[in-house]
Amino acid sequence: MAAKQYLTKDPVWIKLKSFYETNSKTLNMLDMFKTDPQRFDKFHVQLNGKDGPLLVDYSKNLINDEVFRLLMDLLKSRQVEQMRDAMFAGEKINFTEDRAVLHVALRNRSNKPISVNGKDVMPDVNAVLKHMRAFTDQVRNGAWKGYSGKPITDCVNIGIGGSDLGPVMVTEALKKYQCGPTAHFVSNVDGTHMAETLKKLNPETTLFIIASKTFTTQETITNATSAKLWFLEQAKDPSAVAKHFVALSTNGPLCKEFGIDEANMFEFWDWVGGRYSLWSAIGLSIALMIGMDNFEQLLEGAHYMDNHFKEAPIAKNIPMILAALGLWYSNFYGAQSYTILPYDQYLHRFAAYFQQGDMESNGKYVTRTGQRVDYSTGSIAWGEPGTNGQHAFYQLIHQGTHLIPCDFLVPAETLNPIQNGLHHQILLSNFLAQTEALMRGKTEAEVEAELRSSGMGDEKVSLIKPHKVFEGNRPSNSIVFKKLTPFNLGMLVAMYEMKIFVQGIVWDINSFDQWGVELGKVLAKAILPELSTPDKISTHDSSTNGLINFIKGVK
Ligand SMILES: O=P(O)(O)OC[C@H]1O[C@@](O)(CO)[C@@H](O)[C@@H]1O
Repeated sequence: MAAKQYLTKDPVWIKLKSFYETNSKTLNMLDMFKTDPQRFDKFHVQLNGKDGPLLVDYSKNLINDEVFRLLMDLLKSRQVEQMRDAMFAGEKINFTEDRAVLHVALRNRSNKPISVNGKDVMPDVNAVLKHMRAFTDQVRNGAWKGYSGKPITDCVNIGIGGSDLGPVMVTEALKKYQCGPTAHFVSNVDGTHMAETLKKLNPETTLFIIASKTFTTQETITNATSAKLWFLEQAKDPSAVAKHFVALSTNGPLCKEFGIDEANMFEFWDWVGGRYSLWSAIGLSIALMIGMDNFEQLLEGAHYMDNHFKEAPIAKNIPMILAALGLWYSNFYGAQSYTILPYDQYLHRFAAYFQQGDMESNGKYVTRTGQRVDYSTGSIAWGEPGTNGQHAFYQLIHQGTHLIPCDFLVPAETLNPIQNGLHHQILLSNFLAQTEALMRGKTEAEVEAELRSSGMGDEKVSLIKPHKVFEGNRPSNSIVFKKLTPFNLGMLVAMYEMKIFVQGIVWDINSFDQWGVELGKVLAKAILPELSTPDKISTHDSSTNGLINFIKGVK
C-alpha cells in the first residue's frame, strides 16, 4: 500500500473542506427533500438477511450528491478498502502490540482459512466453540451438577470492560431467548457490586465465570477472589471449586494459578481485542443463558454483516457510509458526540457497549506514524433507549447549541405485542416523528400561527415565539430491522464495529491498542498502600496528598 498523505493534506479532504466552507450554511434538508422527491430512494441501503430486511435510511443528513461523492472519494483516498482487506487477511495492523485484529475469525461461519503467523486459526476457533457447546449443553440440561448435586440456576460473569460490556449488552438484548441459567454480572471493584449480587445467589447452584483476556485486571482478580472466598465459606471443600468456577482467558498459566481446572478453561487469543471479544469464549455467559444455537445465530448475523462490509462497493456499504457521515459531522461541522438511540428497551445497554467500542478504539491523538494529529479523532458515543431519551435530553438535541447527529434504531416488529400491539405502534410513531422533527423543525410562521390560533395576544406572542421555534436541519440516521433476534443483533453490532474501524483508518490512528488506560492503573497501584499507613502522605501534588489525607482522616 502506498504511503498515505497526512489527512488534512489529502486533496479530497481539502475539497471537502472547501465545499463545507462555501456551502455548509446553505445545505438545508427540507429544501433538498422538496426539490428531490427521490431523495429517500437515493440515500438508503437495504439488506435482506436471514431474519428479515435491514433498512438504513441516511437521507436525513446534511449531504447532497456532491458531498456524498466527495465522502466516498475520501474513503477511497484513505485506502479503507485496502486496510479492511489487510484486517480480514490477518495482517498485524495492531502494530504497537504486533498483533492481528481478527474478531471476524470468531464468527467466520464460512470456515474459510484465516491465518495468523502462517497458521489457520479456524480449527482452534471451532474447537473452543465445540467446548462451549458441550459445556453449556451440560449446564442447561442439568447434567452439570454443583457440589451438592443440584443443577446450575445462575451464572455470574466476573469481568470488566470488554470482558463484561458485550455479555451484559447481549444478555439484556436477548433476554426473550433465555433457555438457561440467569446471567448476573459483577465488574466494578466497588464491593457493592459483588455484595449486592451475592445476596441473590445460592452457592450450590451458582457458576462463576472469570472473564479476563489478560487475567491480570485488578478489579476482576479482586472480585474473583472474593467470590471464591464466599463460595468456600459455604461449600467448605476446595474440590467443589472445579464444579463452580470456569475461566475465559488468553492466559492459561494464570488461570491455573488461580485454581481453575484446566478442563474449565475456555481460551481465546491475543488477536481478539477485549472490546471485540463477545464473539469469543467471553460470550460464554451469553451461550449459557440463550443456548449455543442462539449464540451461533449471533455469530451468523455478524458474519453476514462482515461479508457485506467486505463485498459491497463503498457507496452501497453500510459501515462505510455511516463512517463517512460521522466524519463529515465530527471533522467539518465540529460535532463532538453522536447518539445511539435504540427504540427497543431490550437494547438499553447498546449505546453503553459502544462507549468502549468507539472511544477506546478511536480516542487517540497520535497517527500510525507517530505524529500528533491536528484534527479531531474519536467521537463521544452516548445514548439511551427511546422513548425515554425524549424525556431526558432531546430538548438539547432539538433546540440546543450543539450539533448532535443521532442514530435511531427500531425493530419493525415487537417481541411483546401487549395491548394487541398498541405499545409498539406508539413506539414506532415516536421513532418516526423524532427524525422528522429534527429534520424539518418548526418555523417562526408556524409557531406564530399556532399561538394566535390559541387566542394569544401580540405581546405574549412576541415573548413566547422565539422559544418555540425549532431550527431543524439536524441530522439523523434511521436504522430499521425486522425484529430483535440473535442474528439481527449480531448484524447490528458488526455494523458499528466496522463503522468504527473505517473511521480509525481515515484518521490514520491505531484503533486496536489502548495504552491510555495504563497510566491510571499504575498510579492506583502506587497509592493503594499509602491508604493503609497511619502517616500523612506527601509524596504527590498537594491536591492528591490533600485528598488522601482527608480520606484517611489524617490532619
Ligand atoms: O479482559 P481483561 O484483560 O481483564 O481486560 C478488561 C478490560 O481492561 C481494559 O481497559 C484494558 O486494560 C479493556 O481494554 C479491557 O476490555
